Amino acid sequence: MASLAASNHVARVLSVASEVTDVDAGSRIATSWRRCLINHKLDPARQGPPQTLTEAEVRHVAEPMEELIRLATPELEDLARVLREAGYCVNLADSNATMLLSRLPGAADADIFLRWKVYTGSNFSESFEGTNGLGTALAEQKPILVHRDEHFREQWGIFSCAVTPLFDAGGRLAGAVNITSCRDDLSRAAHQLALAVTMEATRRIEGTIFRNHFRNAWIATVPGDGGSGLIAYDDDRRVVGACRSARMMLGLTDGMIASGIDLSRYMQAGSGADDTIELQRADGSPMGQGHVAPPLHTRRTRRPPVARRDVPVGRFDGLHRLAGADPGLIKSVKRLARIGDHNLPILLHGETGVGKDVFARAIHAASNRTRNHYVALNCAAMPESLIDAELFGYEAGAFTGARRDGSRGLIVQADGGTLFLDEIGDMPIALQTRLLRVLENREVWPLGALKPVPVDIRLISATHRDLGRMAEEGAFRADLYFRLRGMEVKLPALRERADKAELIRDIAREEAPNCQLSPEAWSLLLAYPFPGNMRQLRHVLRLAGCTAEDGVIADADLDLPPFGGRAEEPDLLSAERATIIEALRKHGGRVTEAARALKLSRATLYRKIKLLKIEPGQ
Ligand SMILES: Nc1ncnc2c1ncn2[C@@H]1O[C@H](COP(=O)(O)OP(=O)(O)OP(=O)(O)O)[C@@H](O)[C@H]1O
Repeated sequence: MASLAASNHVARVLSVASEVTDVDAGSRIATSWRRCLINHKLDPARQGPPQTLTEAEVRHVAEPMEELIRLATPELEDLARVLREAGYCVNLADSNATMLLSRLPGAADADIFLRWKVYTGSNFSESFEGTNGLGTALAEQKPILVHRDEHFREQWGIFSCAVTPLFDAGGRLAGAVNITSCRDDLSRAAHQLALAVTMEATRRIEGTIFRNHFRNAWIATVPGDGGSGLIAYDDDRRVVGACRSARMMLGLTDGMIASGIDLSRYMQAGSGADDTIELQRADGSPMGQGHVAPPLHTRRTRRPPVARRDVPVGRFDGLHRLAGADPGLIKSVKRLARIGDHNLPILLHGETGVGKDVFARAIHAASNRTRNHYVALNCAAMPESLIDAELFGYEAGAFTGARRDGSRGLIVQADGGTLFLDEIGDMPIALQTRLLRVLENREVWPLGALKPVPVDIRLISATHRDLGRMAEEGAFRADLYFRLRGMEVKLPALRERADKAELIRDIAREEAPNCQLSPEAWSLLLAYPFPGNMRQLRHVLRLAGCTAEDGVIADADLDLPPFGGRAEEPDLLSAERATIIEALRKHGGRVTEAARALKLSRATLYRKIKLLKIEPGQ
C-alpha cells in the first residue's frame, strides 16, 4: 500500500493539472509535471526500474558518438574524481537520455545506484520516467537541478540530479552530463553548487569538441555575459562553424554558415591583429575582444598562416551540414570535395523543396569562386523570350522594349562565379542550343552583339524531371544533358532521408524555438510523406509554433493535408504495425523475444511500439 508521504507526493503532482495547487504553477518543475501528466500520460505512482538496454544495444547506440565520448572522457573522469567523495554518480547520456558512460561513487554509495539501475544503458527520458534531471534537461535543452521530491515519480524522490545538456560542434543537442546523488544530508544549495561545477565541465567538453572538429580552421572566442562562445573561420574569413552560444550571440543560422557568411560582418573596421579580434553584433554595436587561435597545423609548425594551394578544410562543412546523417548525401558531398575546384558542371536532381537551391549555394560557397557572384534563374518561371534576354543579355536597342543601355545577361554576371539554372528540364529547346554553345565555347553572344563576350562560369543545374528519359524521347537535347551532368547529385525526398527524425528535430528548433513536439505530433511528422519536402516541413512547423499552446506542439497544430499521391505510405505503416502486433502476440508480449524474431534491436522495437501506438496485449 502506498505510504501517506507517497500519496501526498502523488496528490501534489496531480494537483498541477488542476486550478487548485500549492505548487508554483509557473516553475519549470510544475511545467514538466504537467507535460508528464497531459502529454506523456504518465502515472506518478508507478514503480519499477527504468528501461535498460543490453550491452550490445549500448554499443550500437554509442557507436555514432564514439569520438564525442572519447573527447569528453578526461573531463568526466575529473568530474567524477571531484564529486566522488560527495557521493555523486557521474554519467554521460545521449540526446535520448540513455546513459552511455557511468562513474559510480565510492562503495558506500554505489550500491544504491546499482539497485536502482542508475547506470550505463538505462534510459531516463522524461516521456518514460517523468520529471528527472536527465530527461527534463534534455527536453528543455537547459541545465536543471531536480531535487528529491521534485521528481515526478515518487520512487525517484531519494535522488537529486544536476544535469547540463551537451551541444556538438554544429550547436545541435548531442547529449547531457548528469550527476546524481542519493545523500539526504546535502541541501538543495549544495547540489546547486555541484550543478555549477557540471556546467563548467560541460562547457569545457563542448570547447574540446568544437576545437577538434574545426582543428583546421581559425577559431575565435566570442565574449558574452554568460561565458564566451566559439566561432570558426577559414583563411578567407568565411565563417565555417559556430557553437551554440556564438550562434545565439551573433544571430548566426545554419543557412548563413552553409552559405559561407563573411566574418567581416562581425568585425569592427580595422580589427585583425594576430591573436585578437574586435567583434561587433550584426547591428554594428561592439561586443568586445575575442582571442584568436590559428589552425592546428600552423600551430604545430609555428608558421604564420599562408595561402594554401590545397582545398582548405572546413570549406565543405556547409555541404556536410546539409547532408546531415544521410549516407547517400554524405557520399555525394565527399565526391564533391574530391572534385574540389575543377570546373565540372553539376546536375542536382530532386523533388520540389528538397533544397536544390540551398545545396547549389553551398557548392558555390565551398568553391574558389565564392568571392564572385552566385546567379540563379528558374527556367520554369519565365516565358522563352524573357529567359533568352535575362540569360544571354542584349545590346542597346536590340528589340522593342529593351533597356536603353542593354543588359549584360545573367551568364556574364556570373562570370568568375556560379550560374544556377533551376528547372533546367523546362528550358525551351532553342535556348538549350544556345546554352550548349556557351558551355562549349566559353563565350556568350548577347542578342544584337557584334562580338562574343568570354565567360568563365561554373554551371549548376537542377531538375525534378528524368532528363535522361527526356533526352531519349527527344524532349531535351542529349548532348546538353551529358554536358550538364559532369556529376549528378541526387537529393533525396525528406521521406527517404535516413536522418528524417534529426531533420525534423533541427528544423523544429529553428522554426519553433520555444516549443516542444508532443509524442503524437512526432509520430505524425515521422509518418507523413511530405510531398513539399523541407519547404513544407518548415512551413508546417513555423505555423505550429504560432498556434501551439503552453509551448507544446500538439498533433492538431500540424497542418498536414491528406496526400493522396502516396497511398502506399499508410499501408506500409499498417502492415508494419500488424507484423509487430503478431510478433508480440506470438511471444506472449515479451518485447525482447519479439525483437529478436523481427531482427530489430529492443530499443528500435520499443520506439516503433510507441510510434505506431501499439498497446501491450493488443
Ligand atoms: N538540409 C536542409 N536543412 C534545413 N532546411 C533546408 C535544407 N535544405 C533545404 N531547406 C529549406 O527548404 C526550403 C526549400 O529549399 P530550396 O528552395 O533550396 O528547395 P528547392 O529544391 O530548390 O525547391 P524548388 O524545386 O521548389 O525550387 C528552404 O526554406 C530551405 O531553407
